[in-house]
This record gives sequence, C-alpha cells and structure tokens, in this order.
Amino acid sequence: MGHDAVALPTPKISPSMLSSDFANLASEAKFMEDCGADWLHMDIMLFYSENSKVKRFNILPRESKFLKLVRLLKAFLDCHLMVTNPADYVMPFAKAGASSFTFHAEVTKDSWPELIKSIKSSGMQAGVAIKPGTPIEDIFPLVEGEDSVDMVLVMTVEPGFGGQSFMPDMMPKVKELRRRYPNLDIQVDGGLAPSTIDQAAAAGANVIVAGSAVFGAKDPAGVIKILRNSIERAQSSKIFFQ
Ligand SMILES: O=C(CO)[C@@H](O)[C@H](O)COP(=O)(O)O
Repeated sequence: MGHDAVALPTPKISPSMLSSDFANLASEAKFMEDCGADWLHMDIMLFYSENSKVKRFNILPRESKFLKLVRLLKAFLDCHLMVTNPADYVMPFAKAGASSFTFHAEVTKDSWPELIKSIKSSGMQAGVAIKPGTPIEDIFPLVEGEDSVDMVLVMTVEPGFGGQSFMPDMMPKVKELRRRYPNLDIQVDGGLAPSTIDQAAAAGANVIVAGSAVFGAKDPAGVIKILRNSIERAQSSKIFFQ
C-alpha cells in the first residue's frame, strides 16, 4: 500500500495526571476534559526493577478508588504501569475502570503473549513502553504477533518524574515505528511541550503525554490545541514518511 492511502491514527492528547493536584484529582480530570484532552495519562510507579531509578509510586491498585473517581467522568484512562509484575495489576486496574494498560518491555519478556491476552480479555487496550535505553527491535514481535499491542509508548525521558527535558534522540525510534506500522498508536511521554512537539509530530507520534507543559500553563486549553495542531499538520503532510 502506498503512503497516500494510509489511514493514520487520530491525534490524542493525554495530560499526565502526575502533574495534577492529587487532592483534587476528579476536578483536575474534569478540567482537562473541558480543556480538550482526549485521554488522561495515569502513571503507576512501583519497584520497577532492583536497580531502577524509579523509587516513587503514585497510584497503587489498592487506591483504585482514584481510578473509580476519575472514571465517573467517563474519561479514557491511559494507564502506564512502571512495575515489575504487571500481570498482578491487570485485574485490579480493569475492575477500577482503566481503559488501557501499558506495561514495560524491559521487565516481562517471558510472559508477553499471556500478559497481552489477559489485558485485552479484561476489556482494556494493551500498550508496551520502552525506556530510552531499550532498542525498538525488542518490541517488534509485540506489534506483529498474534496477540499484539494497540500502542507503543516511546519514553522521551527516563521514567521517574515530571518536568524533565525531552530527549530528541528518541525520535529515530518513533520514525522507524511509524514507517513500519502506519496505523499504530505511537505515544511519546516526557518533556512534551509547545517547544518540542514539532519534533515528535514530525517523527510520527500521535499520542502525546504532557504533564508540566499542560498543568503549569496559564492556558492549558491553548497548549492542548498547539499540541494537537502540530500532529495534524505533520499528518497532513505525512512528513514522517519522507
Ligand atoms: O511518566 C512520566 C515520568 O516518568 C511522565 O508521564 C511525566 O509525568 C511527564 O511529565 P512532563 O515531562 O510532561 O512534565
């Protein structure tokens, strides 16, 4: 199929709730919806690996009332699980109302097909995330396999916390993924802002996670619009296929 006939996945802006006021999560979520957010990005960080820099945690399954609360808003809850044992979280997150469940490629190689199957059969979309040091070749089998993921998340910072600088050297990964998988949802997360979005859009990303740039803005709706417009512009020129 030529690239002219390709139906590209829709742009989705997913504000990272990590930058929100947790004491007012429901109203923060509603505000983001009113500002034009498509999804809400929820980070769950827990003992990612023995040597991991991720020592924080934010939303634990036992606190899934957070998710239930936000679910009342009918938002698409885009859940990014930086945990060593994602399989243990599938049911709690499905029950709590998560819409998608993204696990890390670095931790679960042996159990990938089972994990994807259980995520999907519990009614959630499945995603796989890669840290900056992980080559994309590692996840090709997950996109091409029988039980394939719906989304790939290319981390553009080391996972851990909001407000870090965008890593432009991750863009070749995004471009290669877009070239290979024109219909795939490709998410980028970390340092996305009006000043960096054009690089991500030009590489072919269509799902944009942004925390500090949105929550810290005077005009969050305006920032969401800038992010979306950049993706739409890149998609209409299909610049990432050049
Ligand atoms: O997962 C993470 C960090 O580990 C992100 O979702 C951050 O929350 C993004 O924050 P900004 O870089 O956009 O401030």
